[in-house]
Amino acid sequence: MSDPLLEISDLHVDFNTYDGRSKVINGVDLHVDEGETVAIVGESGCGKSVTAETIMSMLPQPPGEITGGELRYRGEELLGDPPAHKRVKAESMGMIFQDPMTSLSPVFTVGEMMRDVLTYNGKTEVGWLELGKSVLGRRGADEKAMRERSIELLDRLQIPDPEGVLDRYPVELSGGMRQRVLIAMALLGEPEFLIADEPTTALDVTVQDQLIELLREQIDREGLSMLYITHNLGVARRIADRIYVMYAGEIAEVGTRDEILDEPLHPYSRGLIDSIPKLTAFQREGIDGLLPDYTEPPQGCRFHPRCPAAMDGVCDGEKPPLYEPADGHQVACYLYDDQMNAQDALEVAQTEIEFEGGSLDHPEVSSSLGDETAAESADRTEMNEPTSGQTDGGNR
Ligand SMILES: Nc1ncnc2c1ncn2[C@@H]1O[C@H](COP(=O)(O)OP(=O)(O)OP(=O)(O)O)[C@@H](O)[C@H]1O
Ligand code: NI
Repeated sequence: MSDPLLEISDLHVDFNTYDGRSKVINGVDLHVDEGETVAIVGESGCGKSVTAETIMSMLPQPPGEITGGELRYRGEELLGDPPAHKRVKAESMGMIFQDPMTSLSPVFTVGEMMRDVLTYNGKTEVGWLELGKSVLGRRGADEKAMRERSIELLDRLQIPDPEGVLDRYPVELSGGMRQRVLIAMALLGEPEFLIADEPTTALDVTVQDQLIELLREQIDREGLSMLYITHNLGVARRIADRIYVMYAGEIAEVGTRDEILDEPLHPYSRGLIDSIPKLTAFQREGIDGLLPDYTEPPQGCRFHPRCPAAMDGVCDGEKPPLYEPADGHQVACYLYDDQMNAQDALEVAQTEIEFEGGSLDHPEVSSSLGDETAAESADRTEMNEPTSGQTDGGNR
């Protein structure tokens, strides 16, 4: 196996809060191989964004504090070397904040923002625009090249009238168009690794589908690697090669998309998947309870207080190790052991883990698994996507 592009090992992140020291990220291991798209899935508050912020060198410190672990990019350790981290981020990483209203400035036009990205994206080597070296005396030429590059990207993201859009302010665009602009901006710096962090607010299904489709196309076209953060397993199913299921700052399970969705082993993964409403059945099972208090997390497996298969004296002892019943399919749960193969493990999962039709406390994980077709949700799109600008017409 080749070395991963990005590798996190045994990451620990604490926060100092008024209530005490909050031990949020507790020994996370994660990697993204070259050309791979990996999703992190978990309910609100489980530590997805903190993980993303750590990777992007954007963790607010204080109150955050990285108390252990490593982050390697192409083998280079970055957590202990902030300048290297900043350089790698500028040269190789792109971020899509999927909350356009907070991440796009209201006072600049799309064109101005894209130009800023191109001017300040921190490439240390002279790129296709010979940025940085040649601003003096060549401003006009650079402006033109930047504008052309921006238009090309907006066009690739199927934004109608890209030239017109450059002169617009974010508020003049619909939600879907703003999202596309954000993706275009993330691609401007020619990253090789993208990280996308979805907000918990549900986006309209059709708009979301289109964005995922577009993102997928760009990823494939450029051969990019991506870490996609979502609370929605349906979205993960559409975009990810592999899925990490995160619970309370720990990785509960990791496997290929199909392993996680079709043969989940961890009780939490099974609960998440059960809690997704099926279109044909209104009755749903779910996971009772809430995420633990990070200032006093449960001993042992952090999920054990909510787990229907918890074993007294076992799960409340030591943190469970990662068992690997199939190559690359790992699960942090004492129901399994090193002797089990994939078949045995699945049998255990099916016989030992039974959720009693409990309620689902986290509505955001209940989004569609993706069974709903675009047509079925088209009516809602009309109502939900604001279209205050004129630039949103005609391309659907
Ligand atoms: N700036 C901060 N100060 C204090 N605690 C924080 C801070 N940021 C995050 N946390 C703690 O870390 C936990 C995980 O937060 P994080 O934003 O990573 O969750 P998430 O999985 O991204 O959730 P969501 O799906 O809602 O975005 C929070 O519940 C909170 O306790
Ligand atoms: Ni988040």
